[in-house]
Amino acid sequence: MSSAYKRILLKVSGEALAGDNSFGIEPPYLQRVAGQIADVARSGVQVAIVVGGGNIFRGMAGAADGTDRVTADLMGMLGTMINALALSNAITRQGVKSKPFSAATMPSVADTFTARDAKLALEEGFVVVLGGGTGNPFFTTDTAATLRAIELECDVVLKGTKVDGVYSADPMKDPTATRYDQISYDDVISQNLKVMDTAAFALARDSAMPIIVYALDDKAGLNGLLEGRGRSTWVGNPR
Ligand SMILES: Nc1ncnc2c1ncn2[C@@H]1O[C@H](COP(=O)(O)OP(=O)(O)OP(=O)(O)O)[C@@H](O)[C@H]1O
Ligand SMILES: O=c1ccn([C@@H]2O[C@H](COP(=O)(O)O)[C@@H](O)[C@H]2O)c(=O)[nH]1
Repeated sequence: MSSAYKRILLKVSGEALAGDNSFGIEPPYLQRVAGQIADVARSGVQVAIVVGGGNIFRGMAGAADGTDRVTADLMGMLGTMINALALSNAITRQGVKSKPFSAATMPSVADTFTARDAKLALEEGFVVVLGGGTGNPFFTTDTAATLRAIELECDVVLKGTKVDGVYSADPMKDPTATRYDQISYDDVISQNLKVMDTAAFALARDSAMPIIVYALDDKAGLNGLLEGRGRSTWVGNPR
């Protein structure tokens, strides 16, 4: 396999890890995702991963039920840490070295994230799995993915999710929505297209970090996507 990318940041949707369920982790689905990541790592691409937490807890939902928002977001970030441990372990079971990092300090669970340590691990051939989002409430793991991609000097953010790209409206709600092959940061922000939050797109725009949105269950797999196959939307500066 030949990839145009040396180092990628993959955002793995927490919600997608639940497979056909609405909560938790579906083991066969976790293994499938881990297998695709291991294949890419074996081909020599350095892989950093940020995991979401929608399969466990979203702060907004907790706050709506009366929990204060900061506490609810801490609960959400802990949920992403559970996913990070599960995914890192699943990658290791595929025979590829993987190391989890946490944005919050929890020394008996994982090393605390620093860009320096994560970069060293990438250069040593580890797939690094970054849990805990940005470590701050009121943010999302999409923003964390963009931030970490910039910090780690990745070539691209790949947002692996349940839908196969950016649409004119939420395709889960509007069957007439149409998919873009590519779209600029300015258009995705001004049209308020919610596949990622505005903060994530704005941060990506400021550092000209390209984002590719694709479905984690695309038949082409992650390798295929990096080779230009599969369905996706490219978000970036006009090219
Ligand atoms: N214009 C749009 N184009 C594509 N998807 C959209 C759009 N607007 C909203 N969405 C929704 O955004 C979802 C992806 O973002 P979301 O943050 O909900 O999930 P995720 O990042 O995959 O999961 P998690 O937060 O658990 O990591 C899609 O499943 C889709 O339903
Ligand atoms: O930087 C961050 C990242 C996440 N959170 C909280 O975690 C949940 C789950 O993350 P998703 O991006 O929705 O998958 C999120 O709803 C927040 O509550 C956070 O506070 N800060």
